[in-house]
Amino acid sequence: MSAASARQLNGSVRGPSTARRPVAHFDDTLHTSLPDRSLSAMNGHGDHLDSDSASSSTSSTTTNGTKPRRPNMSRKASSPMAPAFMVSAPGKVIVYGEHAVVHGRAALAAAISLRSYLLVTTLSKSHRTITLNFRDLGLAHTWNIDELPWDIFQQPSKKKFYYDLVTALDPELVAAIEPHLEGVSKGVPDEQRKNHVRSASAFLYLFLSLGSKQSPGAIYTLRSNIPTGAGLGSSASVCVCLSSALLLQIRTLAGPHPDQPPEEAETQIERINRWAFVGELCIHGNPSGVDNTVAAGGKAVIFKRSDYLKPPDVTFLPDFPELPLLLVDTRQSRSTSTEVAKVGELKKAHPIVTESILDAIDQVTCSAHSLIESPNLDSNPQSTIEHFGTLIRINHGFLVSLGVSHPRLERIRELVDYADIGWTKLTGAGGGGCAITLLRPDAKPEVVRELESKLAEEGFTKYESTLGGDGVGVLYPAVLRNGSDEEGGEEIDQQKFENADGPEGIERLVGVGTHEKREGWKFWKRATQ
Ligand SMILES: Nc1ncnc2c1ncn2[C@@H]1O[C@H](COP(=O)(O)OP(=O)(O)O)[C@@H](O)[C@H]1O
Ligand SMILES: C[C@@](O)(CCOP(=O)(O)O)CC(=O)O
Repeated sequence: MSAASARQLNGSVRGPSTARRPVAHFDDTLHTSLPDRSLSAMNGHGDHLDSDSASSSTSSTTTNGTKPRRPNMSRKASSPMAPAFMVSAPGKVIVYGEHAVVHGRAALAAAISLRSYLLVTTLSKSHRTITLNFRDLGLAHTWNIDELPWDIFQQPSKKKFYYDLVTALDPELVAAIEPHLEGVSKGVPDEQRKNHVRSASAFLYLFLSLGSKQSPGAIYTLRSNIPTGAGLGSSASVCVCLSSALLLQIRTLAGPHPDQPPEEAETQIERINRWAFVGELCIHGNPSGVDNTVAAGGKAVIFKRSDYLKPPDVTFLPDFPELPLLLVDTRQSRSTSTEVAKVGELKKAHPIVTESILDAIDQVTCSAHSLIESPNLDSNPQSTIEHFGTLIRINHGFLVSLGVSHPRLERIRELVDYADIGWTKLTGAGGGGCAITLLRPDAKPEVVRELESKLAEEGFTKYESTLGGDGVGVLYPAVLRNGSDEEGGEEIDQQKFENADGPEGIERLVGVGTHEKREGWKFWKRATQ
């Protein structure tokens, strides 16, 4: 299907937009592995935050109304040698194959233009603290680096390196972290605190695996435009941000830069992806790895992990068609780990039936994959959409059978079916979260508008997004090259980032999902892109 043959509607998720290409060079070259060294030796864009801006996160109030610990601000807190930098990673939609992918079957997923952004402010040598400042959750917590359980993480039998493939969490390492999570968001309501602790555990596990006792103090400030726990891969996007930031800090990533050989870029993406998977293990328990793969590499993929001890099979889909999708959020919260566990239980109770459903979902994904690879993809857009749509309907039916739908998801499907304008399925883990609707090419715009207003009346939220965008990106230093050479660019400091007003404000300030020319941001480009 050509771009022109796929209708684009307001409020829909669209296919790959003309990709932004970084213009300015990122003059960083391949770093050797120096896990003990701080960013301070990196290329000397010597910008620095003043102590107020560096402290603004730690002076913020947590959701329980308590003030987090403030680092000593009598001296300049940020490191004059290590500039603040940002990383960003997208969310994703699973078009076919969620849940089945956890059990070794194929899934088709694509990056969306909603993204997370992480600002890393490295502190000066005298500040021996790391602060997690996760604004969307209201999580602000500071640890003293010297008090963390380095001894056990550095034991030769436990020590992992940035290039290692880690496929399971080490229970002793998990236990060593636990006491350091006890103080996180104390007094915050239980459900909310669980989210905080999940994110904090992912951060600590990665920080302790990749860093060292000599790691510099830093503030990690995260803001995301991806709704949390809505099936759009928010956790994977956060984990890719954390993994890439920590790998950059220990100087184990080359680039990204425009002249980078694709194979080298691929290695960097894989490195980030592997550690993001470890973060996902902390948050989810049993992730397939599809979300972090898409968040790291972007675009669209067919993903399959038959053996959890080996890397997954990932097929990139450069010809992923421009599908006119409507993305609607039930606003019914749920957690991926609960929904994944439900399917695990069903498999135990009804192994033969459940395996057959999972196999059938695999066939749905394979059918979509064959269609995408078919030379006739463009020849009859109407029947191509019908084919994709039928697969969406079938896939949703199987997910209902697995017990991971929700009355609110069924309500969306009912409203779309009444309007007769397309095919709907839940996306992601289900149990709430989002649904995608593939719109019929002949859907009348007024009927779509009427449906959208009905959805809004019933409390559903529609997201605007495009499909198939870039994966992880870096803004190093955190300066947008939007000025002339003499003026330099706009520096993104802690305060500006924290004060950006909602998703629109973040997009306006640093967004790379929808802005076509956002100079300064760089992306690793896969060999196949
Ligand atoms: N903006 C965010 N900031 C920090 N952590 C986040 C954010 N969004 C998601 N998370 C983490 O991811 C978890 C939700 O993950 P999950 O249930 O897999 O939902 P999703 O389908 O969105 O990935 C949260 O409990 C939290 O730990
Ligand atoms: C259900 C599953 O297939 C997708 C979950 O996606 P999300 O976390 O709801 O965005 C789980 C996984 O692949 O790890």
